[in-house]
Amino acid sequence: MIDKKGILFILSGPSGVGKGTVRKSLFEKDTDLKYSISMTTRPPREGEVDGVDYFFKTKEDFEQMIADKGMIEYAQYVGNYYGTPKAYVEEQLEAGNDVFLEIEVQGALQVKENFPEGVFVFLIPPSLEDLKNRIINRGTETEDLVHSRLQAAKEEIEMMDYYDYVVVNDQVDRAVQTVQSIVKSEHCKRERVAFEYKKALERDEK
Ligand SMILES: Nc1nc2c(ncn2[C@@H]2O[C@H](COP(=O)(O)OP(=O)(O)O)[C@@H](O)[C@H]2O)c(=O)[nH]1
Ligand SMILES: Nc1ncnc2c1ncn2[C@@H]1O[C@H](COP(=O)(O)OP(=O)(O)O)[C@@H](O)[C@H]1O
Repeated sequence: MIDKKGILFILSGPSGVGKGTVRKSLFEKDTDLKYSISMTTRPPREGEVDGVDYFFKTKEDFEQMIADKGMIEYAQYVGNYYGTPKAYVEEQLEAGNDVFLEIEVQGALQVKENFPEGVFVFLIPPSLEDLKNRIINRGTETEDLVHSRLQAAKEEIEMMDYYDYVVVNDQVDRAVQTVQSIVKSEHCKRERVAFEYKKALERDEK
């Protein structure tokens, strides 16, 4: 059978590397990808909207979703839960649409277990110094949290080997273009497989 399902793309990398920035810029350009909105127990930051940036939930509601097996993956990150609701992703993939996740590293490893055919992209900063500056400049964390996010980042960067692609986020536009090229190239790969499959079928019929 030729697989008509959509492709699952996972963008991951350390906090502060620019995942959110790259994802937002990508979605301003590419309307074919479906973004899976994550669920979290962290409070909304100023300007964030429930159901747009995240589904903001209480700890009890989040734990209920886990118990109901409603999440593809979830992780505790700097004291809060973050996770990907299952239903939307499965519906979209089944309908042939590509789905895009922007998640941290522990969650990405869980997705790899359940969706090994997913395309895993790891975003890295040009340097750890750049990463530190980005987290500080964003101004959303206290000094303690900057430290714990940087500690987590050092461990996360070691997970790079598990990914299909590594993209350096030196300039946002360049990183977005690279991600777009990856999406195109993955489509070409699958079309090529489908073409070979069709040729093999025709040979068998002769
Ligand atoms: N595992 C997992 N991580 C997520 C999910 N959604 C967001 N994250 C990650 O959780 C981390 C913290 O997110 P957030 O508090 O919004 O801060 P920021 O992304 O660093 O601005 C980031 O690395 C996000 O990419 C999710 O659904 N699952
Ligand atoms: N290529 C880049 N060059 C310089 N600053 C960047 C770049 N990409 C993102 N930033 C900045 O770095 C900070 C962290 O980006 P963000 O998207 O919140 O990271 P993440 O979602 O990975 O935690 C933000 O202030 C953002 O404007």
